[in-house]
Amino acid sequence: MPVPRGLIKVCGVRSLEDVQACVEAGADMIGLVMVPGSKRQLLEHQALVLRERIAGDAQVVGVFMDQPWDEVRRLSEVLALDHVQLHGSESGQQWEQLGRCTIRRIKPACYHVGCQEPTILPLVDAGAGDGVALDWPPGVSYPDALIAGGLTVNSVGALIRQLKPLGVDVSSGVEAQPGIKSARLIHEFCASARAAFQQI
Ligand SMILES: O=C(O)c1ccccc1NCC(=O)[C@H](O)[C@H](O)COP(=O)(O)O
Repeated sequence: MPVPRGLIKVCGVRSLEDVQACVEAGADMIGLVMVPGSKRQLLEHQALVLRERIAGDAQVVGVFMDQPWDEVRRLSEVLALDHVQLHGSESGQQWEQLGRCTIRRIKPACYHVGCQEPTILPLVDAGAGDGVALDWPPGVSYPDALIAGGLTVNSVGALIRQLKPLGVDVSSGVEAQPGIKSARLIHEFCASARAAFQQI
């Protein structure tokens, strides 16, 4: 089924207050980072609490990077994930058998419209939640992809108008300090993004 333009994903929530801010701000997708070593890593029991709070209020995305397939499959079932985000170099047919919608991180230089199967949502992102803003190539638009990488309240509107993406994904740009979300920034980011999507 085609995904409507204007998706807003907030990634790396770590508390019930973060979830509440995302839901109240109207985020469509909320990302739970399950990557060992990340400053935003959730343990299984922590992710379960947040997942239960999100319930039907937004889509739940589990973020993984180069982790064993069995572990990703088990967590996607336990957490009843709506989407599995594969942020590393996962390759091979077994990844198609997770039985979940997949978001796949694509490096900007590798993106072109239709670069993924229609069932996979591309996420064009140079980094991994490190907030580094990308110098987006001129003349390219991203109608079937989420864009990410250092988006902020101040940059998201202009980037949506320039790049015309399917959606946007933010983590560092809505944090008061590394790994700590700000409800105010979440609200401001979602409002800016929504306003810009209405203009394209
Ligand atoms: O957030 C992390 O720590 C992380 C670790 C490993 C893989 C992915 C990770 N995050 C992914 C995201 O937060 C988003 O999908 C996206 O990259 C936005 O990041 P940012 O540039 O910080 O806005």
